[in-house]
Amino acid sequence: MGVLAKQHCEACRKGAPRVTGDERRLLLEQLPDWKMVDTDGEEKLQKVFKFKNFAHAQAFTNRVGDLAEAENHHPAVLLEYGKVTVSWWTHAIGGLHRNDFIMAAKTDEAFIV
Ligand SMILES: C[C@H](O)[C@H](O)[C@H]1CNC2=NC(N)=NC(=O)C2=N1
Repeated sequence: MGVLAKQHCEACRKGAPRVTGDERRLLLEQLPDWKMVDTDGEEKLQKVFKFKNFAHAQAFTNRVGDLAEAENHHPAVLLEYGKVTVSWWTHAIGGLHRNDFIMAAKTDEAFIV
């Protein structure tokens, strides 16, 4: 398991620091195929995971949900046939916190085809 995936989230609070600049670049380098997207004026980390059928995609969605509950940090997840789109951002700050990069790394670890 990578270093980032072993870390844990801190409590989300208004005023927590957004991840910017070099720190953001270095974190993104550890997260293959995760893209920065901007929806409704909020930056998010997003990745599409592919599966051979709905059941595998659903099982992955549940693993991500369990991770979210364990860390008290929650994603948006779009479950489709053979495909799951996961988006991470921090609602409390309307953008990206280090927690989101940690959760993206944990999400990658939960991806077992
Ligand atoms: C009270 C509780 O800690 C908060 O509502 C948490 C829950 N999960 C969360 N998840 C995410 N992604 N962002 C948050 O700001 C957030 N806040």
